[in-house]
Amino acid sequence: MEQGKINEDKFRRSAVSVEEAQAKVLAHVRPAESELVPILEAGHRVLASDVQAPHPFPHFRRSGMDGYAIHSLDTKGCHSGQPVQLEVIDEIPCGSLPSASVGWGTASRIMTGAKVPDEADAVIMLEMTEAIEQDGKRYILIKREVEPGKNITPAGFELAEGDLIMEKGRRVGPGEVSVLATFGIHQVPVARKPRVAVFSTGSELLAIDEPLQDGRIRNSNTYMLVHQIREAGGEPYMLEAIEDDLSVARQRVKEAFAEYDIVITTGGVSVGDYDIMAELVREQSLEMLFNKVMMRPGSVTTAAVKEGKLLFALSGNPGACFVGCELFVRPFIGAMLGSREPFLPKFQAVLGRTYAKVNNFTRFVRGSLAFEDGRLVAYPASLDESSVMITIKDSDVLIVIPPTNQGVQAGQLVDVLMLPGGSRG
Ligand SMILES: Nc1nc2c(c(=O)[nH]1)N[C@H]1C(S)=C(S)[C@@H](COP(=O)(O)OP(=O)(O)OC[C@H]3O[C@@H](n4cnc5c(N)ncnc54)[C@H](O)[C@@H]3O)O[C@H]1N2
Ligand code: MOO
Ligand SMILES: [Mg+2]
Repeated sequence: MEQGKINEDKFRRSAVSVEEAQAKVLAHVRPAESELVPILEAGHRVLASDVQAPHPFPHFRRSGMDGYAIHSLDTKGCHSGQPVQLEVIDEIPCGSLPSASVGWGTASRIMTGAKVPDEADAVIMLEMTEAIEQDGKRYILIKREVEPGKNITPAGFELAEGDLIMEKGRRVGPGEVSVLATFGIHQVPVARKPRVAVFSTGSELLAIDEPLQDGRIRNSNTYMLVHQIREAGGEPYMLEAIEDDLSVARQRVKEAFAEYDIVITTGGVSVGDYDIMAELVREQSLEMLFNKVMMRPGSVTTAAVKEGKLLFALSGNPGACFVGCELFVRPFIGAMLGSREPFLPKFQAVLGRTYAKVNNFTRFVRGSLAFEDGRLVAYPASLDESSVMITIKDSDVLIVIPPTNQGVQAGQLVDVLMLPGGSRG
């Protein structure tokens, strides 16, 4: 019998850099539509349009203190030996309008937040006055000069009408909600969350409510991904896990594409006999963007396109799955939402412990952050293998270790990518 070499195409992969892979993915972004949501549901959503101030804020001159609205000139030259006496002619609670005009020699009692009478040019704090009564009339004594403008917030102090307050692409947090509420914007225009299907592949996977069996493990990746997707601004849908069966995978990916904006799978992208996703992305029906990235973990991270929609076939190894999602899925979802900063924020920290592993790919090492002697220090996790699940929960950052044949010494500056939430709770 003739012997021949088996053609194993799947071994031949050309690796792209992380930046190249990100660019390939982002080239397929389709901007999300806009929808209106009630303000109480707008938190963490991304604004779909700019917000301009429909009126100045504050829109009236506001008292900053409980006290008296006065003419500052009335206090000119007064001191403790020669106080000035002003007649109290009105009382202005918050929310009410002045009912008398403040003439020379008079004062209106006023509360914090109330509208200052137009004629008054200063408010003196209650504590700096002495109230007296004479012939049934109320007066105050002032023993110190008051500057014009004192304790008055001018109209438009924070914003003028028409000011651009928040740009499209900004994520809505408590401060943004406060602005929206101030301007009566109770229905907020936000980007519609991309619907993201997630399913796992692997005949070894047990459902999380199944008892353990020898040689099998519970499916943890899809649960982790659901949370990562939600955190990135997507709407995750966890679909039924499948076994390592190529035809089932083909069918399930096809169905998921029909219904969802993005499809994510985990497992089966390496060179093993049952690595079905690696096979699937080579088929005609899909356009493969890459199946090897110059990174660790997650070198086998794979992405493909079908009719403009993205399939992220992430590794089954939990560490690689996590990093693949953060580096590729997160910015893709963020860019669909129109987010101004779709990537994990990057800054520098001092490496807390020597990282000795060598590699010709960039490593994204899970790490925890500390603030020591005025410096940010990043400590690599003790276990950071791609297959290790347990330290994902302890990571504040991904420490970027460039390709090296010597490792990186403690004390050197390294780039770190900030993970959302971090491990500090
Ligand atoms: N001969 C080679 N073997 C491997 C290579 C290689 O280059 N040559 N690459 C290794 C690297 S690097 C990685 S990463 C993994 C990638 O594996 P796959 O993406 O094909 O994933 P699986 O084979 O399906 O599973 C790997 C590992 O992860 C566990 N797993 C899978 N799914 C889940 C899940 N949903 N929840 C929790 N854990 C899961 C699975 O049981 C395996 O232990 O390949 C190396 N091999
Ligand atoms: O793809 Mo693997 O995670 O490089 O370790
Ligand atoms: Mg495999």
